[in-house]
Amino acid sequence: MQMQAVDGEVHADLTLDGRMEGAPGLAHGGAIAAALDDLFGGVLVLLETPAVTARLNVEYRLPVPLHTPLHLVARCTATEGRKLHMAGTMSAGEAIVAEASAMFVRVEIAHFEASGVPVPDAWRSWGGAARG
Ligand SMILES: CCCCCCCCCCCCCC(=O)SCCNC(=O)CCNC(=O)[C@H](O)C(C)(C)COP(=O)(O)OP(=O)(O)OC[C@H]1O[C@@H](n2cnc3c(N)ncnc32)[C@H](O)[C@@H]1OP(=O)(O)O
Repeated sequence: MQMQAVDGEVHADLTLDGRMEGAPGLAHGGAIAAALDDLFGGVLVLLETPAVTARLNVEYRLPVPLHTPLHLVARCTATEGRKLHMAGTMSAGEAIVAEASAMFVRVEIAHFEASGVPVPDAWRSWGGAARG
């Protein structure tokens, strides 16, 4: 998913296809949640801090049709020590089809390195859990 930073928010355009189908012709709720969670990951890039999703809440307001352009927006609404509070929306035209809030927790780079797969070099210059 291509993301753009706009005034402290992260924006993305997305069209879901048959691979993300739940009920016939409609997007699976898990795909909607994954897209919003991924967008919150983009907010971490703006904040230049590694963190992981600790809690994700999605309000599904309207069925989300496949093959229809969707617009997503996310931002960090508050920080509280290691906790980052996020909020985001997914819209189809003028209608908000889903809203999400999440709590991320800042972690050290070692959290990701534990998988054994190298992390991008850029991440190393960023703050970790110790950052206020
Ligand atoms: C390109 C650049 C990207 C840069 C970004 C890099 C990231 C990219 C990746 C993008 C990823 C994209 C997204 C993904 O896919 S992230 C993948 C999905 N998420 C995970 O795998 C996370 C798994 N969980 C953990 O690793 C640990 O549980 C974490 C690290 C979250 C906390 O374990 P840790 O031992 O470190 O800390 P702590 O337990 O002392 O908790 C600390 C504080 O947080 C509070 N708390 C914790 N959990 C919850 C909860 N569920 N509800 C409410 N509160 C919770 C807790 O009470 C405490 O608060 P307080 O007592 O201090 O007040």
